[in-house]
Amino acid sequence: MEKINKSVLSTVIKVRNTESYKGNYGRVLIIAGSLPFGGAAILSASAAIHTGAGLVTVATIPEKFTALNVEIPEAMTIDYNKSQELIAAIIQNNVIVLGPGLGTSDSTDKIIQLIIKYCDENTTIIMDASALSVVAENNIDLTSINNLILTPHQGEWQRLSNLSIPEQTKENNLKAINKLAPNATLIVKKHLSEIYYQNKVSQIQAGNAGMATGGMGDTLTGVLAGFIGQFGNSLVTVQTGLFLHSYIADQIYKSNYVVLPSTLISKIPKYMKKFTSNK
Ligand SMILES: NC(=O)C1=CN([C@@H]2O[C@H](COP(=O)(O)OP(=O)(O)OC[C@H]3O[C@@H](n4cnc5c(N)ncnc54)[C@H](O)[C@@H]3O)[C@@H](O)[C@H]2O)[C@@H](O)CC1
Ligand SMILES: Nc1ncnc2c1ncn2[C@@H]1O[C@H](COP(=O)(O)OP(=O)(O)O)[C@@H](O)[C@H]1O
Ligand SMILES: [Mg+2]
Repeated sequence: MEKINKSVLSTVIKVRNTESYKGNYGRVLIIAGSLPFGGAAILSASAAIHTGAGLVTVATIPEKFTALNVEIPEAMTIDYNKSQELIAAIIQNNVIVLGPGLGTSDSTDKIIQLIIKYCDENTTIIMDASALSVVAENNIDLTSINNLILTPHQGEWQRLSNLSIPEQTKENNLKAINKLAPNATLIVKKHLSEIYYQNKVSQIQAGNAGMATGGMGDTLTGVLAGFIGQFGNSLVTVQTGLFLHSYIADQIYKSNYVVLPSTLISKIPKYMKKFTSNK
């Protein structure tokens, strides 16, 4: 199993071209949030923006627009229950995060069906949280999505794979993802999270128990979206985003008892600058 450490950071994070503009750094759509879970949408979007995504749109419920606009004025907002607006956004964006705080109602199933029908083959879909629970519950076929990243924690992976946590070995996880979505990238989130892609397994060598706080996975979706929007969807890009998230958490944990997602997010630009490669 490949071990991912600090050296991965400067292989992916590149200095910005002087002549570039926001359109060069990814158009990210975050479909997230519901009445009880508005914070998940804010954390995901804020993480994407702090990671450097060029343009971020949040599809959520109108009740959360004001909170979003106040917390993150950089993000645009649309209503995910307005199908025509959502379809237009699915077509226009090149990275889509689907699931943080969405809840498991029928509207989540409907949104997943729209993604399957309208997303472009070059668009990357990052599926997390409630979207994964609905895929498991309704047995939704994901094989038609060309660029798919699944980010379950062990409980969500149990629902998707039918593997209990002790059964989630490297071999069993590989078999399960090959059956569920053979072209997808799977991140099983836990202490020392693992990445499964094309029969290869890698593991990050960072992360701590201070991260065991609500919203930390929602934050990861935004980091991954920001990385893919800027550096493209590849295994090393995913490894770098996943590693950076835990690496920053480790720096905060040295002098803090708990690592708040919003604290981690505020430090992303500084650490990306520190690990920027000039090549
Ligand atoms: N501020 C917010 O708006 C927040 C919204 N959240 C949203 O709340 C919804 C429910 O997500 P949850 O993950 O809380 O609940 P879930 O019910 O989906 O998953 C938790 C279950 O998984 C089990 N489990 C096993 N291994 C685990 C592991 N390594 N990590 C976590 N759970 C593990 C737990 O025992 C529990 O039974 C999601 O849509 C999520 O995005 C949460 O992210 C918390 C913060
Ligand atoms: N003990 C731990 N050690 C290392 N990383 C952890 C630990 N606990 C949680 N994490 C990390 O925090 C994140 C939690 O994700 P998740 O459970 O989806 O959170 P949420 O849904 O509340 O946003 C994952 O990236 C996971 O790897
Ligand atoms: Mg989660």
